[in-house]
Amino acid sequence: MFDKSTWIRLPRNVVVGHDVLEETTDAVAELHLDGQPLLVTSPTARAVAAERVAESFAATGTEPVTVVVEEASFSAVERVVGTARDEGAGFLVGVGGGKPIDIAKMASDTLELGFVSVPTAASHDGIVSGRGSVPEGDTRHSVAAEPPLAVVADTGVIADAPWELTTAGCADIISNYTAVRDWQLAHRLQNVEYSEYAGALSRMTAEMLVDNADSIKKGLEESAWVVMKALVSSGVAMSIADSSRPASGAEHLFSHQLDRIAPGAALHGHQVGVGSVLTEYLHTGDDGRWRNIRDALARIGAPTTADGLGVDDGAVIEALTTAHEIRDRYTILGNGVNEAAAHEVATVTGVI
Ligand SMILES: NC(=O)C1=CN([C@@H]2O[C@H](COP(=O)(O)OP(=O)(O)OC[C@H]3O[C@@H](n4cnc5c(N)ncnc54)[C@H](OP(=O)(O)O)[C@@H]3O)[C@@H](O)[C@H]2O)C=CC1
Ligand SMILES: O=C(CO)COP(=O)(O)O
Ligand SMILES: [Zn+2]
Repeated sequence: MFDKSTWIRLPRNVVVGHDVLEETTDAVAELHLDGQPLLVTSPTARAVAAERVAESFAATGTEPVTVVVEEASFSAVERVVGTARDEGAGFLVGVGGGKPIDIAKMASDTLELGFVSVPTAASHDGIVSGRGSVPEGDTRHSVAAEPPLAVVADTGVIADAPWELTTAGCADIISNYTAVRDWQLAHRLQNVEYSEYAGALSRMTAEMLVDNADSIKKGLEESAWVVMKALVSSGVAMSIADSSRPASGAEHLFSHQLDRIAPGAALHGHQVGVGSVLTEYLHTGDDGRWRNIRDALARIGAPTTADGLGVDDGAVIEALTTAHEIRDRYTILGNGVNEAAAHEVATVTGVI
């Protein structure tokens, strides 16, 4: 008997364009969501977008409550859950970068309430995904979370954000190349379930972004549009897989370790991009393919070196030699890269 079943949860409304922030209320009304919205945002995102979203809801007669979070942590999720219960919220709206969106989608999952994603930066591909990413002690969890019912991405707001946030989003997409390699390796060596559709979509998203690199330019609002669509597509790949595997391999483990070793030094996307240069070398050796990753990052203006990330060489070596410990996810790092090998890969690729 055929006994497999699968749930693929995707957003119903994806609204991308100039000045669409005020259409959040329409996107929500169209979903027949009831009750008071709870806005989950972060300090800058509140000023540049969440206040406008709150005013739009107020104009329709539903005064939202706003919670400001400053970090991705389980305690921040609990705080949001508590406020939502106290206020009797009907649904949650995450407004900001990857951190407030992750917290809002995880809180929505606990509360069993609808979630709407309002990205203010094209900095990460968690905008659509049904996963949350949270550090806890020495580990980094990829947690099941509520995928958004709707996404509202205002390209005007996103284009006004610092340019490095957009280059970080591009690098998060470019890292899909190595994430998919790791996933395929885990499939071959560890019988990890692999989805051809999710793997192909993830890699194709990276290819399209690299092919369109020339239209991704500072000061061009169209860039926000191009990158946002790629981020949505990458998130869809994660939803199809019901895992972050299509977009997170060893390069992400490296980045998560850097977050612990050098907190706040660089953006998530920039760290995974440099991680991808290193892990492409580990996968393919010195046949030049790692240069394709490095050159794609460089064309977009994303960092390719430790210096560019603002971390010292020792941090890169420490992150690379300990990255395999952070999560039970089989990758090219296997049981670990020793210090001499880490030096070799980081030097040959020019990362240090
Ligand atoms: N769940 C998933 O599938 C995924 C999750 N992630 C997670 O997302 C996080 C990384 O996302 P990232 O967006 O870099 O992190 P943040 O949410 O921390 O945002 C990065 C910075 O951008 C600022 N910012 C956001 N929007 C604007 C704007 N319009 N103008 C000016 N500044 C702005 C934020 O300021 P402020 O905080 O003051 O508002 C913050 O300083 C990580 O925690 C990562 O693990 C990444 C990819 C996938
Ligand atoms: O950042 C991600 C995909 O880009 C997902 O993060 P995780 O590594 O926590 O699964
Ligand atoms: Zn990522």
